Order: sequence, then structure tokens, then C-alpha cells
Amino acid sequence: MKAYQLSAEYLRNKLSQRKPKVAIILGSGLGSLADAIEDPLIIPYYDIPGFPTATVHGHKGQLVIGTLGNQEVACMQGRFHLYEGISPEVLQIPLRALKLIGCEQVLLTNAAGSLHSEMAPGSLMLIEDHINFTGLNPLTGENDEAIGPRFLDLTQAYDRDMRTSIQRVAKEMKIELHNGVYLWAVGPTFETPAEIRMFRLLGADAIGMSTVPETLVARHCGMKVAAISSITNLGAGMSGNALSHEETLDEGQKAAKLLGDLIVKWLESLL
Ligand SMILES: O=P(O)(O)O[C@H]1O[C@H](CO)[C@@H](O)[C@H]1O
Ligand code: HPA
Repeated sequence: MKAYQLSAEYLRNKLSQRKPKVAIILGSGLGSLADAIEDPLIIPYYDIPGFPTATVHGHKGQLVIGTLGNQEVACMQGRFHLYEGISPEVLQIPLRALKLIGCEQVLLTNAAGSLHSEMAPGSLMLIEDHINFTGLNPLTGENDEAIGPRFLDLTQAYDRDMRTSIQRVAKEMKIELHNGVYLWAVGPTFETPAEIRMFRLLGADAIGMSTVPETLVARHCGMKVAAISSITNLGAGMSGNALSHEETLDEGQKAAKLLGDLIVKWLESLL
């Protein structure tokens, strides 16, 4: 058995009657969103065969399965990043396991830097497309055709219907939701001001060190994907301030309530 199949088997045994259809991944500073999940079944990553452990401060490292916005959800409270030294094969495990236990859609969230001063910290940005600036890809290596194709089309990486419904709900709630392109940089260093200027020229609107590998793995195994960035800072050199993970976490926590409200209403709208 492959590692993700072992993870899925372990999770299936834990689920009993629960049937999560929507997976959610919470980014830096956004972990408190999982506290609103009702009747939670909490499974630490270290208990799940095949799962790595979360090492980044602010990423709790547990799967919370329960009800949110009247939907059964499987929520990853904390994620894995390539810069943690996790191999591409291991990065595939969580999403494939979530698909195997029945999740058809995934909503990814992250903390990100903005490349436009008008999209200030505290803003939310719906990702409409991405730029993979790392030269790395979690699908590198042998391809299992039973999971997905060797050459994956990414014309619609972020699902149009999911984006439309999230935008509609944001509008109803009078939440300003920007649309933009997220650029994946491998990290763990923040960017230089020169890189930020270059990334803006390349067409990026926000920058971070996650999300894209999850999108690639999820799309490859046939899940629908949407993603929202919580803007925690202006890109390096744009404000004169030094960047820090503490700032990411503080600003992420401030935006968590608004993002949480949007996610709950969106889940309710799926009924
Ligand atoms: O993308 P998430 O996991 O939200 O975290 C973001 O915040 C961290 C930097 O402060 C990086 O890991 C970056 O990717
Ligand atoms: N750059 C990269 N990752 C980030 C940033 C940033 O400015 N802010 C939060 N995560």
C-alpha cells in the first residue's frame, strides 16, 4: 500500500459515520477558524500513518473533522511547506488521503504578502491563478495513472464555480474580496525588494511559500480547488518595514474572523 492509502485507511476507521465532502487547509495565523467546527474529531498529524509533522510556528498540526456552516468538513489546522525539508512525494499525502476519504472540494487559505499598496494588510484575495516560481513540482516522479494524468492541464486550476460562489457570498456580506495571481516562492527567506519588483512585473499580485503544491496535488487527483489569501504585509521594500513571521501570525489572526465568517457563509450556501 502507498503511504496516502495507509493515511486514508487510518482516517476511514476513525470517521465512523462522518463523511466530510469539503477539505479546508488553514494557513499561518488562521488556525483559529477550526475552533468553530462543531462536534470535532481531532486527529494529530503524528497519529496519521504517512503524515509528516507540522514544524512551523502557528501551524498546529492536526486534522479537525466535524461540521462547519452545516457541511461536514475535514480541516487541516496547519500545513506542510517544501522549505521544511519535506519531499515532494510526502507533500502529496494529505490531499490524496483527503480525496480518498471522500473530499471532492478543497478550500486553501494562506497568509501572503501583497504586491500592490492598495491591497493593504487585512485584505482578502481570492486566487484566480498562480505562478510557480520555484521550478519544483510535487508531481515530479513516477506518475500513477489511476490517480491522475502525467500531464495535467492547469487552464482552470482554480475552479470557476467555486470562485463565483465565494465572490457572490462575499458581495452579499459586503466583504471586499480582491482577485489576483498568487506567486509561489519556495522560501524560507522572505523576498528581496528587487525580487518583489520583478514579481510585480511578472504579473503576480500576492506572494507566499505554500498553496500551489497543494493545488497541483489536489487538481491531479480530481478535486476542485479554491484558495483565499489573507494579506498580512506589503511585499519586501514596499513599506520600509522589515518582514517577520511574527507579523504574519499577528496580522493573520486579525483577519481570521472575517475570513472565517466568509468561509462559514460560503459553506452554508453549498446546501
Ligand atoms: O502560506 P502559509 O502557510 O499561510 O504561510 C505563510 O507565512 C509564512 C511566512 O511568514 C510562510 O510559510 C508563508 O507561506
Ligand atoms: N512573502 C512570502 N511569504 C509570505 C509573505 C511574504 O511577504 N507574507 C506572508 N507569507
